[in-house]
Amino acid sequence: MSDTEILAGVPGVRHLGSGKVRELFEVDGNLLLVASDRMSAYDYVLETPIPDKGKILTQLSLWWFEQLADVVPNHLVTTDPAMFPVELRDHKDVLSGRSMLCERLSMIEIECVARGYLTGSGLAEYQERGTACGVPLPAGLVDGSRLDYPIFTPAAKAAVGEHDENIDFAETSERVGADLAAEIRDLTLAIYDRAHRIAAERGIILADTKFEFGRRADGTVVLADEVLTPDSSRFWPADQWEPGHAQPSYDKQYVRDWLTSPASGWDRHSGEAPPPLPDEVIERTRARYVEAYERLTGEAFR
Ligand SMILES: CCOC(=O)Cn1cc(-c2ncnc(N)c2C#N)cn1
Repeated sequence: MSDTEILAGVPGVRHLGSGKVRELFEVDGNLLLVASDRMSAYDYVLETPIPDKGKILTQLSLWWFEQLADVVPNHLVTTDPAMFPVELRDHKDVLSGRSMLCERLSMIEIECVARGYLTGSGLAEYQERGTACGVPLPAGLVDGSRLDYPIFTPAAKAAVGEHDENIDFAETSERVGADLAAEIRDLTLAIYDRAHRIAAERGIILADTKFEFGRRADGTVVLADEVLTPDSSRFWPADQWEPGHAQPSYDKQYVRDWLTSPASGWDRHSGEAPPPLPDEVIERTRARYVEAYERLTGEAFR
């Protein structure tokens, strides 16, 4: 029986949805965000879980919420299962460390992306038009170039499994109103600035990251979702940063390298799902998640 089925069977718990790697439940008017051990690569959810990934990324989000508490309020209510409704406390194996009980917000349907470096979809638009989400950029930039200043590159949320659609600030204002668009832009850049500095002090480049915000009934804009994890962000080892080619991903590189090597027997352009990962790749990938957590937080993962 899957975690989702276990939890969905608990009285008072309603399964609201599944993301690529997370599950969302309603519990007594709050939200329960459960991070699975699933990993995605090349737009596929891999069939092989990475042990503890959900717990590591949830604990990392919690640490970032603390680092950012003076910059923006967040949606966290608690992670202590003893504070969860009594029916959930027996599912510690499911919940322990990988779940957050959160305020239920009115979500702002914009993926708020901050980029301090040019890569991914930002690079693709730049190579075509010299802009990123309509923001003009200097000539001569390459994959991995650091931008003169971080930029806000919003996207319209896509259905699960689809790519988000990059939109410009004018479109964002059309969708959510000019004042709110300015507020989420400013918050996104302020959070990125703080997080980039904290990560850089620890030898890690935060190249870009995606935030989601929601609003309370009183209109307060609140940081939601998971934050500043390897699933929502690009983290690069600073000592390997070399503009001009794709940078090594802190967490996914072993998986990508194996999947694109002859050893996997897989063709990423075949339309077929990737094969199961070998134990060594699983273990090394878990170790990278643990290393990212320990380098950023300075705390041992337990
Ligand atoms: C199934 C996985 O999908 C998501 O986690 C994205 N998502 C988040 C919400 C949300 N809705 C109200 N309040 C919140 N605090 C949140 C949060 N976080 C909805 N979808």
